Amino acid sequence: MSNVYTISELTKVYKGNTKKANDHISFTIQEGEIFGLLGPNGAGKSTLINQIAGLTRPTSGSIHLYGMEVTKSPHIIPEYVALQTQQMSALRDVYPEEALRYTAQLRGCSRAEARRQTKNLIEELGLGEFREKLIRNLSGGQCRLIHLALTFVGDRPIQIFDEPTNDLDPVVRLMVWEKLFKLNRQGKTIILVTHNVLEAERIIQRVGIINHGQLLAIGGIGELKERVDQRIRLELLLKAEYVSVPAYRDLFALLGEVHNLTLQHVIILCRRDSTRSAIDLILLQIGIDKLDDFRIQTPSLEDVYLQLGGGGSFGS
Ligand SMILES: Nc1ncnc2c1ncn2[C@@H]1O[C@H](COP(=O)(O)OP(=O)(O)OP(=O)(O)O)[C@@H](O)[C@H]1O
Repeated sequence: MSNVYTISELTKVYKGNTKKANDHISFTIQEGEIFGLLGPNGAGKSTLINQIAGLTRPTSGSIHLYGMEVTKSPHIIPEYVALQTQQMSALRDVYPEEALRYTAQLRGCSRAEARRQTKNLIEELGLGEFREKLIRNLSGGQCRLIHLALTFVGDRPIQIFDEPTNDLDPVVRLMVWEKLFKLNRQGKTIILVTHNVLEAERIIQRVGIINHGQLLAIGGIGELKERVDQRIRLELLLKAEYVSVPAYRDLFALLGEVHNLTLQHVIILCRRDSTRSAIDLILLQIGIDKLDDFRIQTPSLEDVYLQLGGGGSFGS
């Protein structure tokens, strides 16, 4: 796989600030991958993608897009890259259909092609029901969908998304993850920032974890999972009318490291080789009828994020 972006020692200090919003960040983004950037609020994620999309000028360091230095050739970015930002776009006093058509034409589509792509996106994303409203009068979620459509239109090979699923209901979120996955299968390179780690895990292939402006970890999801606590997480929700966690304190302590969340809710970190016997003991001594929920989880991308991203390790 070839690199689309090569980022070297990228540093950003905003005017009037002493703290570095990005601090000597170096990594590459490969052609055709879905790359996720995770990190807590204020970590420097938006700053990073705004720089790679040419909206913010780095203080130092370099960004190469297909081998070209973007600060020296800024015109190459709109040719290859579309960005969905967290901010409202300038296109607020137009109807969604007009915004899509204008954007497609600005990205070089003919009138007919712009109309075709606009029609398809309106159908695919279910935008038809609010096509009669000016963008400024749409709800937060409707606006987010329009901004996503504005990123998709014009078929750029690199598409960057800053929190693509914020403000969206669960059904629409699922549709958006599927759309990003579909775009990737069509060959697009997808770069995204998200706090929705559990959902994003289904599509992200490689991930970078950033905090305090620094890149703390980067790698394939499987690779990073191997670096975190390998214990199995048994999560139990006991039925309040029958039982509570203290009644089983001794049993839980025998099974592994116990984290009481509430009187009804407990998490036990259990060694892999004793998972089977732990499950048997739970079912035998408590019984399935007294459980509202029982989950068995291997390390997830969320664990990776929490343990490698400075969010504090579960059970450490
Ligand atoms: N335009 C700006 N001027 C000055 N400081 C800024 C500006 N934009 C961001 N910052 C600061 O830079 C740091 C990184 O912000 P950034 O928006 O990149 O974080 P983030 O990881 O995207 O956060 P969030 O998840 O909350 O969106 C923060 O301390 C923020 O206050």
